[in-house]
Amino acid sequence: MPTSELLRDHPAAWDHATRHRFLLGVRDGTLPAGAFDTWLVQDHHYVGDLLRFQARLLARAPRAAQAVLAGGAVALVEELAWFEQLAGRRGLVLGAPRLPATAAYGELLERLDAADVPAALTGLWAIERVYLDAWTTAAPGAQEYAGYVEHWTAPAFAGYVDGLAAAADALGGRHDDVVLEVLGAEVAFWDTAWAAA
Ligand SMILES: Cc1ncc(CO)c(N)n1
Repeated sequence: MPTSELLRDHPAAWDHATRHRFLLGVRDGTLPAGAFDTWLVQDHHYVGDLLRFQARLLARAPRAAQAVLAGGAVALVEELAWFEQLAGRRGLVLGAPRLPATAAYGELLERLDAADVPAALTGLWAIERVYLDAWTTAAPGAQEYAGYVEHWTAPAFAGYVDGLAAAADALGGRHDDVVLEVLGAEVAFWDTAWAAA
């Protein structure tokens, strides 16, 4: 199973991306003021970029991968609406410019858009698996963050990540370079939100 080997063979890189101090700060409540809001605004940009990549991947995916990709695309549209509601409540300015790590991650998604389907699908699996594991590290989260952590660790999301793994495994190939690039982009994304606070 390529995806389980990709997890097994790069433990330090996965750890680095899923045990970031941003997440430990969410867990114990010591996250610097402003870091969370900065992160939310940047992630709203990111989810828009991810949806564009995913919609194109759906268009070129084999028949067996269509359902999981289509379901995920709908979830991303809902996630954008959720961010927009949050923005109203928290006074976020969603139109703020992309920070460099957000722009760089967007460029990685463009490269994956140009890659073949097995590599792109493995990349998408890594994107979602690292995100699930990261928020699981932060769980249950300090009181002010617990609702968010619950949203990003929901059983339905874990099921989606398993579905992406099965779809990627069915296509074969390991694509270690893609996974390591995704993990590096995740670390840079957390770093940026932390540093901007
Ligand atoms: C930075 C980042 N990585 C992954 C996901 C998963 O959707 C996300 N929303 N944001």
